[in-house]
Amino acid sequence: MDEPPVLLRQDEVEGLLHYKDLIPRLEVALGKFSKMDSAEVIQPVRTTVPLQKYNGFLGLMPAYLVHEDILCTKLVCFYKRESGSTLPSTQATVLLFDPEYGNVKAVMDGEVITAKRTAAVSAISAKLLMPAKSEVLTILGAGHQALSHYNVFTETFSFKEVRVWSRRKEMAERFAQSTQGHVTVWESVEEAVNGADVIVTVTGASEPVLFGQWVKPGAHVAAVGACRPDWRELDDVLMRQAEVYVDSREGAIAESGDIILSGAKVFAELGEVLNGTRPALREKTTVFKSLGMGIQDAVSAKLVFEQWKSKH
Ligand SMILES: NC(=O)C1=CN([C@@H]2O[C@H](COP(=O)(O)OP(=O)(O)OC[C@H]3O[C@@H](n4cnc5c(N)ncnc54)[C@H](O)[C@@H]3O)[C@@H](O)[C@H]2O)C=CC1
Ligand SMILES: O=C(O)C1=NCCCC1
Repeated sequence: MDEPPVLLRQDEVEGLLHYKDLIPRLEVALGKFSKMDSAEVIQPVRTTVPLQKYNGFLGLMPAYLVHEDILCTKLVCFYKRESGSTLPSTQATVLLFDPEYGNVKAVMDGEVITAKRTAAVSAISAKLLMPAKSEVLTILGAGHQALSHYNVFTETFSFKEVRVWSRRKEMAERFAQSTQGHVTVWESVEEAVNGADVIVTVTGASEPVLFGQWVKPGAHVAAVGACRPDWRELDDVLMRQAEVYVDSREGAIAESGDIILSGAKVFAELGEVLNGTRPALREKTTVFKSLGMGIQDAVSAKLVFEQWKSKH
């Protein structure tokens, strides 16, 4: 209790957080969250503080997992950046507490946690919802989330082809050069998603970039960007023709422009599918609308801290 907090930098968190350990813990946490038992999981919807002057927000994301005794909060600033900006669009710090005394046990970089846990949850959605024979993966966007999604999707599944599109072609080319495996670069979204089985949208867009008429029936879309009530990545056609899954219903109806503005109905939370209380409609076109949750950061932070302790 009297010990000062451990400070873990980005490179340290990177070395301590691995998908093979993270994914099973996220599955357990998502399942518990969807049981709606507030004696088990306490996670208010993210509080956001607008930073209008800088075109951004500060998000506060506390969570307490009672049984595991994990108390954590992430503080994350996110921005809508102009095309060509070299400034980061997300900066995050995670605080892990001792829940009994209230002291902070660890202060850790939150960018790697955000990148990896978001991609890992999208991979869980794909595992549950993508067509049984999925050969083509398309990633729309070429930033941090694009890379973490590429890494976990290629580590977890065996796609025959991976494609990338970015609004600036040179960024897509740079992305394709940075990946371990072969990635093809596409000039238009329409061409990039043609015939794709799985589509990941990881852009900073606030208007739709992916249109339902281009999406193969039965495809799975993991929609990760557009996390404000008036921001979109997907058009109305796609939102209405797909079965829509979310991480949190409460979060989705408060924060997702794709859901609020299209009037689409939420079919299930991922946790409900994991619990077996709602079906995985794999044969239908599915959208997983991801917004990110404090419990995802909490289980990641606990894992990082455990790994760090086992080495010190
Ligand atoms: N669902 C979740 O849990 C999380 C969602 N996010 C969101 O994921 C998205 C991607 O985040 P990062 O990869 O960290 O950002 P980044 O800044 O590293 O990459 C953003 C990508 O989107 C592209 N982009 C930006 N504006 C665009 C527009 N108007 N149209 C098309 N493309 C555009 C950029 O060129 C870049 O390729 C953001 O919207 C972010 O807010 C981020 C963290 C967690
Ligand atoms: O869950 C998160 O972390 C974030 N979600 C949406 C935008 C930035 C961070």
